[in-house]
Amino acid sequence: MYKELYNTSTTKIMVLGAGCSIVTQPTAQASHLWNLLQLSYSSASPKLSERDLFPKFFRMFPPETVFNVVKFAMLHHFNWRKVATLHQTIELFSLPTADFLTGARLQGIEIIASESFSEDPSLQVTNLKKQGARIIIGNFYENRARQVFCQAYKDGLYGEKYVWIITGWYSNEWWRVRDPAHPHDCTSEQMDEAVRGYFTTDALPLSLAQHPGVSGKTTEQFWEEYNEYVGGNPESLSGYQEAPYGYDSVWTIALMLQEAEEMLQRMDPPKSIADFSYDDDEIADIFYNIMNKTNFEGVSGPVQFTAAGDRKGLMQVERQIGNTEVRVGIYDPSRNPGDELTWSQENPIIWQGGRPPLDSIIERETRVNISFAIFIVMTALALAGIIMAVAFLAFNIKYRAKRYIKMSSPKMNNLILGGGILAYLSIIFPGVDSIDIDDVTFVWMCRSNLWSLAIGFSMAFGAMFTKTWRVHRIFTTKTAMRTMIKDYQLYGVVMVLIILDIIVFGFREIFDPIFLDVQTSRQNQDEDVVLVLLRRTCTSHYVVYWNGSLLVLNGLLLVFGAFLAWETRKVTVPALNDSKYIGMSVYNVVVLSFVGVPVSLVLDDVNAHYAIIANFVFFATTLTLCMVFVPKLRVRNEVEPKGTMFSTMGNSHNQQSITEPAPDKKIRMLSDRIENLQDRLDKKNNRIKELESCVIPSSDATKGECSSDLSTERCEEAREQAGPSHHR
Ligand SMILES: NCCCC(=O)O
Repeated sequence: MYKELYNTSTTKIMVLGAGCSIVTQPTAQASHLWNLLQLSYSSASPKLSERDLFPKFFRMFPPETVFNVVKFAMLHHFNWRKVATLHQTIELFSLPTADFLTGARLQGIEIIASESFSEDPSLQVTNLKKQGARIIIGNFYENRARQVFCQAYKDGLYGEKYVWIITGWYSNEWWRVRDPAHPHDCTSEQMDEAVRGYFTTDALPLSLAQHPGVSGKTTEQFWEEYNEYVGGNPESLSGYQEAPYGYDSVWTIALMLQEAEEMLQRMDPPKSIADFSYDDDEIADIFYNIMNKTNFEGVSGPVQFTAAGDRKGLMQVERQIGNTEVRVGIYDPSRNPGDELTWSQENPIIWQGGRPPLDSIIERETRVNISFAIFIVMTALALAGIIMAVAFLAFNIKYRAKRYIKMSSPKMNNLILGGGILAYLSIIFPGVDSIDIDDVTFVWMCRSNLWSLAIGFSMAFGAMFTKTWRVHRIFTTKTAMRTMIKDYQLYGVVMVLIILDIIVFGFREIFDPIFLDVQTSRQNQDEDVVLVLLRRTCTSHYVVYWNGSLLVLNGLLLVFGAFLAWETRKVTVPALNDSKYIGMSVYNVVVLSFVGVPVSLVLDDVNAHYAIIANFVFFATTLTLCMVFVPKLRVRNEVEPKGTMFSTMGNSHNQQSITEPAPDKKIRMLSDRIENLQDRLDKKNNRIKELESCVIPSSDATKGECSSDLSTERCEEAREQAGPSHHR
């Protein structure tokens, strides 16, 4: 087809055009095969700069790529360090975008998103919004630009927080044009809103010089003449911005041909441009060389070409205001580096938000610590608990000789109190975070919390359950062996539990040590600032398994305790029987754990998390200690009963209980009788003790083997005195 065009009618000597790159590229790739120079007045595709593909091509318009320097100058000026790009996938736009991305990387500008489209851009625009883009470099034709801005409107990607920098050669009021081939469903008002304040980068279309150029006209005179020629209002014409380039293109060709003609005329024999034919390399080369050296003052400014045939010249930044674009800056590449962009004094930029928008949402990292007030409250409660535990301890020691206290295993009670104090301390350790301790100390606080709570639990409940176990043994063992469980044995059991804890935690420290884990969550402070909340926690790689095994071990201990409490529920000797209170303690701990553990796992709020766990530990510990020790406080006011007080299990045949002293006479009589019976019982007990001394350490009481410190005769004597009831 091109061939036909060139071969029809007269021989062409040069090609002018086209306007759009998609037409220029294929024609310029062919025209040089006919030795024809081609000059485009407005094609912008960077591809056209490739001399091997387009050897005889020139253009009056710079390639789109050159505007990247203007964009970078803008980004630096407004301190925009994070940008996004959106481009249409044709060479005219993908090449400058690729060049921009390379330049951005070199200049340390972060590309937070780079989207491209060939047809409908909606999805890509939405993606930009999702990526948090604020400064967007757009490269697309105006028919796609309308779809882009319509979607931007729908996504809220417009307004004072956003900056769009697009190409500057669209038609006047392009966003109001309706193009059935590229439809969108936004109203004109919505489009007005969406495009408000966009920036463009472009070649400077009209020279700033006041003096006449090569045409003998000033720029002003040219524009008036053009205005008159098109019948007024040239901005209303599509492509009006290209008019100066078209005018200067014609002048370029004319000047080149004039100079070529003069050169050809001077040849021997003289030649003329009229002699040009498609295989005339000599004349074609003359045209090319003269074209390369073009240098004149056009209405669009100085006209010169680079070695690639591209226009050299000034560039501009324009901003959309109302119905039009207003020049707000001029970029002169010949000026000192960093000083190329001059902002207009006449048209200062008025920002919708009063200042240039930020390039991205600011992420402000904030460490979330436990509130100091909550820490103080919980520490006060924990200290009150510790004081109470110490008071119980003092009481327990002071009245340890009293029968009631003595029979309630005071040493084991002391262990319960020790465990309670450790549990109270465990409340304080995590709260130290509120005074902003360093990470190492934080991990130590986690460790202290875990160790004190676990050991405190084993100590308190271990002691409580083992002493109940002793009561259980006394009332379930029908042999003389029932007195065999000593305090040191109970201590031993508790120590085993504590050592188990130490082994488990020690193994954990060696094989899976706890470390600091910083969890992040985001919270919008305002449209520009997002708070990144940093919450410190302690964890380890297999934390689930460790916590699980700890829960299982302690759960088993609680089940054992509940079993003992149930078994000893009918023992009616108050000093021995803690079963009701132990049962309640187990119940408290289980309920609080069942509520507290899941709640603490799902709660993100650091204060709520701490407060719930700390309160649960406080209440579980306090209720346990109070239930074990408050009933014992009455011992101070009680009349010390004489003799031993035993009661058997509820299903025993000889069940007894202690009657409280009463002031009236009848009661006094009964008390006297009890005292009398008590004396008799004491005597019997003494004999029993002697007999027991005889059977220890035999495992078979019926054999009546004597221990080493009693003679056989004394044993026999004791048996005689005790009567037949002791011969089982
Ligand atoms: N100056 C407008 C360029 C358009 C294009 O190269 O297709």
